Amino acid sequence: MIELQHVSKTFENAGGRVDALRDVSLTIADGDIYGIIGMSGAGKSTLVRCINMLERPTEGRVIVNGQQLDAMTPAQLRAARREITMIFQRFNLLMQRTCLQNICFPMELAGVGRKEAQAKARQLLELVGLPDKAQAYPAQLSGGQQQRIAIARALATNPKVLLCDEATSALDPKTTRQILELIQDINRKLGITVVVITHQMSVVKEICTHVAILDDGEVVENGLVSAVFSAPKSQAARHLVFPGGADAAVSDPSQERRIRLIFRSAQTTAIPMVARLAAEESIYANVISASTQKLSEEVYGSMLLGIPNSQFDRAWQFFRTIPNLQAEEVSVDVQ
Ligand SMILES: Nc1ncnc2c1ncn2[C@@H]1O[C@H](COP(=O)(O)OP(=O)(O)OP(=O)(O)O)[C@@H](O)[C@H]1O
Repeated sequence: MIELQHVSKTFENAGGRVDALRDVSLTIADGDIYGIIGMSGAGKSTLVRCINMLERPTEGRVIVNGQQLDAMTPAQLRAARREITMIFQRFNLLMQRTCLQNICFPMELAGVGRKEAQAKARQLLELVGLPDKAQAYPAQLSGGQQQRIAIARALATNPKVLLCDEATSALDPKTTRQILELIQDINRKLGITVVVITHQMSVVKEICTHVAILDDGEVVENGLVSAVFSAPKSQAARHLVFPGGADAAVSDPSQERRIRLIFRSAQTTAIPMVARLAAEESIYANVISASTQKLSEEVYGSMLLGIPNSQFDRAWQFFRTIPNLQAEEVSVDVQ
């Protein structure tokens, strides 16, 4: 388990003071794939670097598998870091070394004998699907293949936690999907806890079970991906889920109240809700935004409606009669 307790990080330099993380508390369960998503500058990299103490928090505690990292000696920390490895956007391979040597490198540092290290490295090359690239140099590989080698290297010390810092941001969509599949496969086969840092919602939707949304150094929302993305509450989450925003022109906030509907089954998504509201109740709702998405193998729909003030109570009663539908009133500035 990874626990961040009231973690803050402030950078102070000639340019001034930046509060990159503010009182962040998170718990990541063993074996989970946990996404941390946010806009550029939100503090994602700083947060992930605090998990392995590449960055020391200014305040707060970081506890990984029961060990409090921020209280460790340098030698203890080096040992702990073998269990918390990381992959990066730019792969960070040693260009003068072959792929096999790259994968052997962390084992060399840990004092593993050469033969044993090479045997393990070959197993890992198999696992990442590149058994024939042992003697190739990184420059001879595609970006996706280089990331596979970086993943193999990250697994060389039998880690319990894999941190992925924008690991697919430099890859095209197809390669991204293949690398995400590999990460998911590793999570399932080896039971490794994975923390995925990304600015792309598609990455979180594809593989994560839980997500935290980071905005200006703060966790503004966290929980199951399906719960957070189907009913985003914070401004930051709504920006991610509805990047285009709502069209203000379709709706006059002074004349109506807003209802967010969340559908959680294929049968409910198939009901022509707005048409029935008009036909059966003569209530003409504004559809401000609507989307369906597949999250964790289930179909979820979400619709934001503007309902004329005088008809709101009747519309509310109508929605309450429909099974598998969650309705909530939201404030008029919600998009
Ligand atoms: N070493 C540093 N010195 C000073 N400020 C820093 C340092 N590292 C990060 N920051 C600042 O902390 C804030 C958070 O940066 P961070 O890189 O963690 O964000 P991010 O969400 O990962 O952004 P991006 O997606 O653009 O990489 C930014 O304002 C950044 O300028």
